Amino acid sequence: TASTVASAELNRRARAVMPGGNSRTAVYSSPYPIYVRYGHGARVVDVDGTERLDFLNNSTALIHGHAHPTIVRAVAEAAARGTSFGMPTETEVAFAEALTARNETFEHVRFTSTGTEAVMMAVQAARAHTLRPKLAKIAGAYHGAYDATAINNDGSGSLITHATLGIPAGVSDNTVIIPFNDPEGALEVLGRHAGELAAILIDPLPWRIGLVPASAEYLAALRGFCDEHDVVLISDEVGSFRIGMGGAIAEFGYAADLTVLGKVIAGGMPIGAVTGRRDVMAVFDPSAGSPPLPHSGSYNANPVSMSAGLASLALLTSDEMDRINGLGADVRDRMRQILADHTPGGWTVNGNGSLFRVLGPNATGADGRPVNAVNLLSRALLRHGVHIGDSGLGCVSTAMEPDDVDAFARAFTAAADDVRACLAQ
Ligand SMILES: Cc1ncc(COP(=O)(O)O)c(/C=N\OC[C@@H]2NC(=O)[C@H](CON)NC2=O)c1O
Repeated sequence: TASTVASAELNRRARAVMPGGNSRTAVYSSPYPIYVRYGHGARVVDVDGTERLDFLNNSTALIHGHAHPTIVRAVAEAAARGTSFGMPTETEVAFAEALTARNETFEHVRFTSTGTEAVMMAVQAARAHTLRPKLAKIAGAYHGAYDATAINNDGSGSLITHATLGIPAGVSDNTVIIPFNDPEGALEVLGRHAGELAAILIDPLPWRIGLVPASAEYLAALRGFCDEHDVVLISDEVGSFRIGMGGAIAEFGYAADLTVLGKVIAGGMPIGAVTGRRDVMAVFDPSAGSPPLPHSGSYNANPVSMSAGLASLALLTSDEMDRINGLGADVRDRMRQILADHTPGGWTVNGNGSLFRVLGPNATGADGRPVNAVNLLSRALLRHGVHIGDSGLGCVSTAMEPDDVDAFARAFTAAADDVRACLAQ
C-alpha cells in the first residue's frame, strides 16, 4: 500500500486551522484525505508521489481531465490580461452566445460563480416572476448549499421534511417535497400547494438518489402541472448537462423553463449559470431602472472563468460527447460484469452518458459488523491506483482512451476481490 505520510502531516496542519481540516464536506475522508500535488490528463499525483487514474474528476466537473492544454492556455492568457474587472468583457458575451446556442430554451443566460448560487438565483427568479412563495423539490435530491433546497437532500427519499440543522421553519415551510419517478404521488402533493408554488426544481438525473434518470411519465406529469398552474419548471443540470449536447432534460425529450448549469461548462474553473425563458429571466434586467431582482457577485462572469468556459464548450463537440458516452457505457458494463463475477452480489451500477454511480449492498464485515460496501470499494480502488467518489460516483473524461478503461477494469477487479475478502462469507 502506497505511503500517505505526507497527506497525514498536511491534515495535521489543516486540523489546526480548519474545522476537521476541511473546507468541503464531500472531500472529507477519515482518518484523513489524500492530498493532491498535481493532475495531468486522466491522472492525479498525490503529495507522497503516488499516481492514480482519476475517474472522479472533482465530482465530474473536469470533463476534459486535469490541466488540458487548451484550457490552461485560455486561463493563463485571460489571467495575464487581468483576472476580474468592475466592467464587463467581450469573453462574457462570447461565452453567453456559445452557451445559449446549445439549447433553444436557453433564451437568456446569467452567470454566477457556483452551481449553488445559480440554483439560488433560479429559485429567486421564479418567486419574483410568479410572486408565489413555495418551491417543490424531489425527495433526496441534492442542489448545493442554498438553504431553501438543503431539505431532504440526503438521498433518503423520505417525504418527511428533514432540513439541514438550523434552517428555520420560515424557510423549510416553503419547500415542498415530492417523490421521484412517481407521477401520481408527485401530482397529489403538488395539487395541495398549486396556488402557492413558484417553481418545481428537479435534477433529471439525481446523484444522491442513485443517478437514475427521471422517467418520461414523470417529466410529462411535472411539465403538464407547470403549464396548467403557471409554475416555473427548473432543471438543475449542474451535474447532468454533460449527457447530451443540449443537456439532460432535452435528451429525455422535455423542456424546462429555467436550467441551472455549472461544473463542466467551464471545465474546471468556478462557474454557475441560470438560463431559460426570456420573460422569466427579465426579472434580472436592470435596463428599465432598478431590476425587479437585483443580483450581483464579485466574480460573476469573470473573464478567467468565461475563457475556460469558451474552451471547454469548444472541446465538447458532438463527436467527443459520443466518444465519452460510449466509454461511459463500456465502463458501466465492465463494472457490472466484474461485480457479478467477483462479489456475492447486491450491487447496482447506474448512470447515463459518461457518468456512473456504483451502489452496493448493506453488507456485514468479517467481524460481523455492518459495513458500507461502496466505501470499502472506493478505498480498495485507491490502493489499486484509481480514484472514484466514496459514494460510488464517477465519470469518464475526454482525456481518456479505451486503455484507461482497461486499466480501470483491472483495478476494479482487484478492488472487488479485496471487498469480497472483507465481507462475511
Ligand atoms: C445537482 C447539483 N446542483 C447543484 C450543485 C452545487 O454546485 P456547486 O455549488 O458548484 O458545487 C451540485 C454540486 N455538486 O454535486 C456534487 C455531487 N453531488 C452529490 O450529491 C454528491 C455529494 O454527496 N456526497 N456527490 C457529488 O459529488 C449538484 O450536483
